[in-house]
Amino acid sequence: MTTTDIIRIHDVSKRFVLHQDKSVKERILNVRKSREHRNDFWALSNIDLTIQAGTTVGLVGHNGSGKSTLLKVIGGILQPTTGRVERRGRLAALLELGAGFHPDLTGRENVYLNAAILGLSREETDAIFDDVVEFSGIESFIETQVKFYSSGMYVRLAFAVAIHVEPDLLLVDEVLAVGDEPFQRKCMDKIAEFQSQGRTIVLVSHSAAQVGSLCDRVIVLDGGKVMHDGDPAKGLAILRAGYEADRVAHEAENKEKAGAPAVDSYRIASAVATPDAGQPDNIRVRLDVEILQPRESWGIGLSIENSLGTHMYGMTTFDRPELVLPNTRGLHSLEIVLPQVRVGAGTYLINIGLGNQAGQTFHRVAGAASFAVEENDFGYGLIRINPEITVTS
Ligand SMILES: Nc1ncnc2c1ncn2[C@@H]1O[C@H](COP(=O)(O)OP(=O)(O)OP(=O)(O)O)[C@@H](O)[C@H]1O
Repeated sequence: MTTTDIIRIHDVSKRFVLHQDKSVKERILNVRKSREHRNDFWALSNIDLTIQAGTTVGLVGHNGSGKSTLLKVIGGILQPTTGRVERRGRLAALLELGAGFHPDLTGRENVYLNAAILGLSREETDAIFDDVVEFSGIESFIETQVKFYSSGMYVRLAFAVAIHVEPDLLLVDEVLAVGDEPFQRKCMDKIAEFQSQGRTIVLVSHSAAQVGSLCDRVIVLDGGKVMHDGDPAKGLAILRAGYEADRVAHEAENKEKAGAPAVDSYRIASAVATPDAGQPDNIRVRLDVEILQPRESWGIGLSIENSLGTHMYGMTTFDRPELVLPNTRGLHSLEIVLPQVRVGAGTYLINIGLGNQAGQTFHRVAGAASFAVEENDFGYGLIRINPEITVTS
């Protein structure tokens, strides 16, 4: 391990043994053969990773891809079946809700217990106690047994402890999604402060926006294997493509089950987005829609997202009741001009869907078109602003 590495994962695999439910008779008959009724399941396969100190790494992937298992293996809560993990520095982990809290102890007692587990002396805990309680915002419940806490209260207290013990490495598993919005914001500010202090964070999150804004490295897991490791925008794009493929497969399966005709009634034949030559802030989306089987009514939905998956804008033609769309068999061309799209430099994807007002989708193409904004006017960020600065006195 070099001095800048804080975690090294060497060829780690994790197997879970799934015991199938057996009847009493089966159990008696198979008492000696019980191993035959096991189903081995590899939640992680041959993972090799090195994480440098000072980085924020996002673990993403579909449900069951192994994110939480990997985080627990990193935290030493689970032992790998094969391979090994090296780790240094003080670790604080926010894993399952309430993990590390003793239900019969009060909030105060749990703060002391947790801090002790994380290596703090009683005096050191005395010194941070008031700040922990203040950050958690649950002063009035601090003498209450935590078994009476709501999930939000658990998270507040656990996060408050984790960040006040000054860990070198913070592991966070989705728990931040539990708190209310002001608390989440407070946590995000604290995470940003951690980053600026050069601490290391590994987080599991289903929020592309959160991962996109926090992480400088994204690891995509699929079936317990690393599918992508590196650039966050690329990682999130791979993840999105996977979700889209799943959605399409699921939709096809549902249609088959419902006995729907194989042919879609409305289809996006092509879509192109181009900035206007003289007015590059105006994005012109040209759309060809093929109507195979006219239905009562139909509409177009359009959304814009940035390369990190942040939803920037969305609309549907149903909000323009005066608009009359063609509804005869054949190919129809439409143009949607999006004026004054003053977004920051980057590449943007346009998702287009066709459907009816009841929410039924006929055809949807994620990333049907894209456009790029080369440069910011002045400053940086998600939107483009050219400020006027004057000295007034
Ligand atoms: N203790 C366990 N015993 C048996 N199987 C387990 C255990 N823990 C996890 N698994 C299985 O391992 C796989 C990976 O689980 P894990 O919780 O790591 O996935 P995840 O990517 O975090 O999923 P999610 O997004 O749903 O939280 C899943 O199929 C899960 O059912």
